[in-house]
Parts: sequence; C-alpha cells; structure tokens
Amino acid sequence: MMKKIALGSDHAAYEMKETVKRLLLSQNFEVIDVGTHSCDRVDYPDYAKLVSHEVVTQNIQGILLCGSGIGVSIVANRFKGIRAALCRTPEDAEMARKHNDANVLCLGARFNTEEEIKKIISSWFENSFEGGRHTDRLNKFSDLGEDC
Ligand SMILES: O=C(CO)[C@H](O)[C@H](O)[C@H](O)COP(=O)(O)O
Repeated sequence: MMKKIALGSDHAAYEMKETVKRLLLSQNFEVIDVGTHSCDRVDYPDYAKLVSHEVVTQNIQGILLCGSGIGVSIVANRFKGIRAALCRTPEDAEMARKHNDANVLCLGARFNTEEEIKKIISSWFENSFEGGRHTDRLNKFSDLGEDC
C-alpha cells in the first residue's frame, strides 16, 4: 500500500519543501502538498492548519516547514489529535517517534542544511512508537485542543 503524507511550508521553507517533496516521491510516498507553491511571502499558520487537517481527517503523518520550524509547531499543536515535534537532529526525531508518537514532523529550513534535514527525515521513518508507559502519557492529553 502506498504511504501517504501531508506536506506544507511557508515561503521561508518553500525551496526546502520542494526538496523534501522530491525525496518523499522518490521513496514512493503519495504526497499531499498543501503549499505554499512559491517564494512569495505567506503566513505559516495557514499551512500548519491545512496539514493538521489532512493528518487528523486521514489519519496520516505530516511534515511542516517554516524558517525555524517553531511557528508551524506552535500552530499545529493547537489542534486535537496533533502531536507535532520540532526536530533539529535525528535524535530529536527518534525520541519524537518512540516516546511521543509524534505525527507531524516540524523542520526549520533556515536552521538545518538539506543533508541534515534528509537525515532527520530518515530517522523519523526508521523509528516507531514504543507504546507501554508512553501510551498512558499520551492519553492524558489526547482529548485536548481545537478541532480542525
Ligand atoms: O514563524 C516562524 C518563526 O517561528 C518562521 O520561521 C517563519 O518562517 C518566519 O517568521 C518568516 O519570516 P520572514 O521574515 O517573514 O521571512
């Protein structure tokens, strides 16, 4: 079965989003690209919300990028069912998947190189949720947040 993923960024990360998209397509992902589609200045909350909607309604994972990754992670985490993690290293991505079952990977295009981002993404997909005690912790906040 083809793996599906939602992808979005603001203008600051448009070029990096295109690089990430090519990487995902080369790995046989079906990519739902919610934009942005150029370097024209836009507002990151719009794209964070669009990706969050796809993640929640289709029960898939998402990748969000902005200049720092901070803005998109703040917005995405407002929505019920979203566990967005800003990852600057492969180790961050490993923890986010193993302990937090994070479903949205947030990346900062102005803070990591293309090669670093590729390594972070590899780590994200190589690792999975460990369950157990971590499930009890997720259950303590899984009902919080706005619907999107
Ligand atoms: O929201 C951010 C900071 O957390 C993002 O990095 C944005 O991409 C950034 O603020 C955009 O900045 P710009 O000066 O408008 O390009």
